[in-house]
Amino acid sequence: MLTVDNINLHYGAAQALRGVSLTAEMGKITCVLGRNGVGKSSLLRAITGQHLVSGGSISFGGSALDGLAPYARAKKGVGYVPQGREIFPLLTVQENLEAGFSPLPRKERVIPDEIFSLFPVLGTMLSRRGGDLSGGQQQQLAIGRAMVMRPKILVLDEPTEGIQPSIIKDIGRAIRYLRDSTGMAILLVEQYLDFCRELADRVYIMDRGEIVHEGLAATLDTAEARRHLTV
Ligand SMILES: Nc1ncnc2c1ncn2[C@@H]1O[C@H](COP(=O)(O)OP(=O)(O)OP(=O)(O)O)[C@@H](O)[C@H]1O
Repeated sequence: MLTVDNINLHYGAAQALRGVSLTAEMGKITCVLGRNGVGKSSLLRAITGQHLVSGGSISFGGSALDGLAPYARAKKGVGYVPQGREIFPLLTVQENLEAGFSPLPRKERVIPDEIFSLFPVLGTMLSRRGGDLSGGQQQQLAIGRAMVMRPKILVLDEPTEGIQPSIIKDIGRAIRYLRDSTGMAILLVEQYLDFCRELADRVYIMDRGEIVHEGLAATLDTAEARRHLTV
């Protein structure tokens, strides 16, 4: 289980997270909903070690992640699909997937076949450059790259952003498959309420750097959620 306990995060004098606490259980999909600028990406940056927190602590599987570099967190099983995908545009699809090898020992450096079962398009485009793929294909590639390291928790930053509905369905199916087949924890941040409600087991809502609601997705008050999602 991932446990985020009362974290604060600052950019200079500006505070982006205020006493944020949440948990993401193994074998469950946890979704953090919130509109632009409320701190969702900052939360994921804190978890993955891209930005250090200024208070509180984060642990995964009972071991503290505090102070560890992103690379060390990846080695502990934290896989990250960043906002905007961050595909290497000049590397091929194959090379982008192989970029996920870095936290793995040499003998485990193989691309799992299930990536191509989940996202067949990647198998047909292995020698194409990442930058030539559509936004949806790049999102699938970014998820595939994170899967290569066989994470124990997958952290996704707005996986539906700018993506057409048919690919959003594929991505939802893939996330559900990963939860059910591997028992990994999945934490995603989103603005897309319906996607989150259909997919998630547990939902948190963030507003202005704070968690303002938490509960089961099945009992989410959609009117209340929408109120926090509209400006
Ligand atoms: N590198 C940075 N330097 C200064 N302020 C930042 C930086 N990154 C984010 N912020 C500010 O921190 C706050 C939270 O931003 P964050 O990106 O975490 O929000 P978000 O909910 O992920 O929004 P979005 O959906 O637009 O990415 C915002 O006010 C933002 O302007």
